[in-house]
Amino acid sequence: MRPLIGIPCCMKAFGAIGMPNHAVSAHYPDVVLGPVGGVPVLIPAFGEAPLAEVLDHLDGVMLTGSRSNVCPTLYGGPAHLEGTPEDAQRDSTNLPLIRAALARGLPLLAICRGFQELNVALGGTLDQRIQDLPGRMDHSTPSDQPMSSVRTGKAHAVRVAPDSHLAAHWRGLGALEAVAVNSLHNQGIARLAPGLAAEAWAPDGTVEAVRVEGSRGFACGVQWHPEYDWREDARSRRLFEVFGQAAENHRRARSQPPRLTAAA
Ligand SMILES: N[C@@H](CCC(=O)NCCCC(=O)O)C(=O)O
Repeated sequence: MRPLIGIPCCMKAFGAIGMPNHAVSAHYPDVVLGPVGGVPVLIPAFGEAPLAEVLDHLDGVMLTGSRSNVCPTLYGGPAHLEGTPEDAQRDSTNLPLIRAALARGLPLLAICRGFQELNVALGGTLDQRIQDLPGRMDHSTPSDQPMSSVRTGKAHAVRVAPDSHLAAHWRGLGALEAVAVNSLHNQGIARLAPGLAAEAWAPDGTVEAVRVEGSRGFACGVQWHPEYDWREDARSRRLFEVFGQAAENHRRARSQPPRLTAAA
């Protein structure tokens, strides 16, 4: 038996008539079947109602990246620029899902948009185009960039806090002062949510990794995409392995028969 890893879907229009589909990029089931060591379970963007029935059967949740952006009304931000992609159904599913998963102590790994959702779900805010802010880098990679090696290749370094959980996960994998990561985002954390601890930063101060303080298990997020390079990057692979071990521990605990207490 392997741990069941929930992967919430985006709502995406496909085909000639733009039929709405619940969808995830193949990178995410692939990495779950790979270094995570679990079985991927796609969660439709069906809103909050059925979440409890689903989460009770899962051993972890992985929140994916996506070109769409968290709706600004969910964090009191200004309206997006015209044409900025949004996904209200994903928002209405993932924000309550994050809170419910954390309340259950489900291991949670949040990637890029998922990292931003984690911050908003816990009460934080986002900047929408950090490249337009003074002193900030351009963290985006044009989605029409034809060369995958450019789109998903290493783009900048992050500094990892030596006392962070991420540093502990990466023990033995080299120095933490300048770890190269890819970068495919326009948005970023503006106000860090209460209960989140920043663990890594880009050279311009952009928060690039967080952990949920006081979580009952593994619960962290990264702004970059380790799912794009885990086959050749030991740190990316290790992050998924640690998440997978936490999910396996959850599966074993879930499969234990309930402890009978002595009759009063
Ligand atoms: N839309 C948000 C989050 C960015 C994100 O998740 N990017 C992944 C894009 C997938 C791809 O193009 O390969 C933002 O722009 O900050």
